[in-house]
Amino acid sequence: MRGYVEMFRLGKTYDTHNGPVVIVEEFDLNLEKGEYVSLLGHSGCGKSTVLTMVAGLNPITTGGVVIDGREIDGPGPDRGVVFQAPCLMPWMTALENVMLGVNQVYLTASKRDRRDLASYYLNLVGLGSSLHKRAKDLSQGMQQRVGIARAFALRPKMLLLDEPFGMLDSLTRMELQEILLEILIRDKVTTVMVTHDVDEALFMSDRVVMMTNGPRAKVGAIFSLPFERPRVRADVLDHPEYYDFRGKMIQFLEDQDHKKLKADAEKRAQAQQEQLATADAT
Ligand SMILES: Nc1ncnc2c1ncn2[C@@H]1O[C@H](COP(=O)(O)OP(=O)(O)OP(=O)(O)O)[C@@H](O)[C@H]1O
Repeated sequence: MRGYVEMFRLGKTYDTHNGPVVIVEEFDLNLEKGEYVSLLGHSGCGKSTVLTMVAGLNPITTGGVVIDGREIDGPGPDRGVVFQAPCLMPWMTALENVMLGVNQVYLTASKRDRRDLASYYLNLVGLGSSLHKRAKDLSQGMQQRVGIARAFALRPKMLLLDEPFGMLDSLTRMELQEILLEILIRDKVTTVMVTHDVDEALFMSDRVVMMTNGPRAKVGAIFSLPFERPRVRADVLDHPEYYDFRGKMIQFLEDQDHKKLKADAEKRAQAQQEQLATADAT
């Protein structure tokens, strides 16, 4: 199957003090245009590694990523990235922070049009009355709103989210999840989100991709969710299959835990045997 976004045999090897370590291997995933896919897996399995490779911020070791028919070879304005903390210029206003990216991408647009575009997305994320506040004077939730507006204002084909709501209180998190979904659906942006939160993945996604534990992490299971769009939180939670999917995802994570414990115990036993054999030989 080919998709709007194709990740084919994607792999990443990091050089470490103990030699090269294969973190992600043969990671295959295709997304349709406008689809929202979450990556879920244990801490350290390689979710951010996959996301940053697709963003072009992390060199790909094997395989590749094709977006709308073009293989990527670095970062580009076709992909907006939102991390857990938005990294704003603290002395600049919300508007100036969004304008930074807009000015670089819309070189031929008039200053007024660029300003209108930045203001438009800041309004959508609820910052219409804080355009001229300095980033350092904004709350964490407001800063994250600026980060989201900054990504959308570049009108990307694809949005890459790395635990975008991880540092927010639960009320702000729910509000921003809903705002984000509204803009995404309207702009038909294809999205990959890394999260640790099963309920967040269930509420936001069309499909949830479960990653196996690393090293050599890959796609372990894919759940296609039946919840309608636009999403209404209460309806999603009331859906007869909600807890069934939730249970399957948690079961997958627990199975990965057990496999890891077993593999760790086998490694320890092997190391002990090797030590004994060395002791016997001397
Ligand atoms: N630059 C690097 N050099 C060496 N090892 C790295 C590097 N970046 C990440 N790693 C290792 O790769 C593995 C995967 O890291 P990654 O951040 O992709 O995992 P993750 O699933 O996103 O984790 P978390 O859920 O905790 O954010 C980890 O063991 C990490 O220590």
